Amino acid sequence: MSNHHSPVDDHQVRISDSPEIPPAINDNWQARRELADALRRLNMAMLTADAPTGQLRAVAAVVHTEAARIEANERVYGRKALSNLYTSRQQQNPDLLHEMSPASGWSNAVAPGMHIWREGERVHARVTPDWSHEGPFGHLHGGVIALLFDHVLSIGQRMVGSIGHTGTLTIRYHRPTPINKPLRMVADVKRIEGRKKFMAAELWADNACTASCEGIFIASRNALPPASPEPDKADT
Ligand SMILES: CCCCCCCC(=O)SCCNC(=O)CCNC(=O)[C@H](O)C(C)(C)COP(=O)(O)OP(=O)(O)OC[C@H]1O[C@@H](n2cnc3c(N)ncnc32)[C@H](O)[C@@H]1OP(=O)(O)O
Repeated sequence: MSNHHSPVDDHQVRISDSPEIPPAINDNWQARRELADALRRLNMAMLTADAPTGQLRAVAAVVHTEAARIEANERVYGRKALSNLYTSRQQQNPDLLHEMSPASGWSNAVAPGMHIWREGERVHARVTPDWSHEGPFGHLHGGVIALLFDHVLSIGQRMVGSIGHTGTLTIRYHRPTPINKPLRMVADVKRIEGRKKFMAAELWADNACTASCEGIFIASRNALPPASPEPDKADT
């Protein structure tokens, strides 16, 4: 059972220093990314196509059959268990958070496929939400915006130590955020007080800041000490 004093960070989370998504660590994870892309495409097709009922039911049956094929393999639930499995097999661990996160996971079909990287003392992110993330007509759902902020700020904590739990997020929605176009995010650490990191981020579409966020993140009592000079390399 988890307790809230254990770190949320699995110590393998790194912040990329490149605006380009890194290649998958092996062919298996490349195939997972490809399947996630296919699932996103299927979802988009269903949400946007005026498809006949029979066709929808036929595709559902095929998808259930294919899901059962994959389910027949050994099941491993959660990043921690998967990481332990790879370690026990002496296999290389992918960056599981960036592959599996519901906000940014390249191999998670429900994630909008965000990329986060560091430049100096800031983290940047790029994401293109689509019709599956619609809130107000033609615009991004406010809860999805909260998810994106939470994740970018969470990862941004890595610049100054380990990743703590989100304590409080305060979001101001300045104007509707478009979908189906690349959005940019930028985040930084404003200050650290004891176990608390005060973070801030903005969401931009074209030249407009559509939302901004302040977050307070609470490091666990047994967290790594903050302000490691190279936090993304120190734990390897
Ligand atoms: C690997 C990365 C994965 C990505 C993760 C993405 C981020 C997430 O989604 S995390 C999930 C969402 N968040 C949660 O579920 C957190 C649930 N809450 C908790 O577990 C606890 O309340 C927790 C950990 C935040 C704080 O508990 P605890 O460590 O006991 O804090 P506590 O000792 O009471 O307080 C420490 C300090 O933080 C402050 N604080 C506590 N809770 C909060 C809060 N919610 N907001 C702001 N400040 C807070 C206290 O006032 C105190 O400040 P000070 O030192 O100045 O007196």
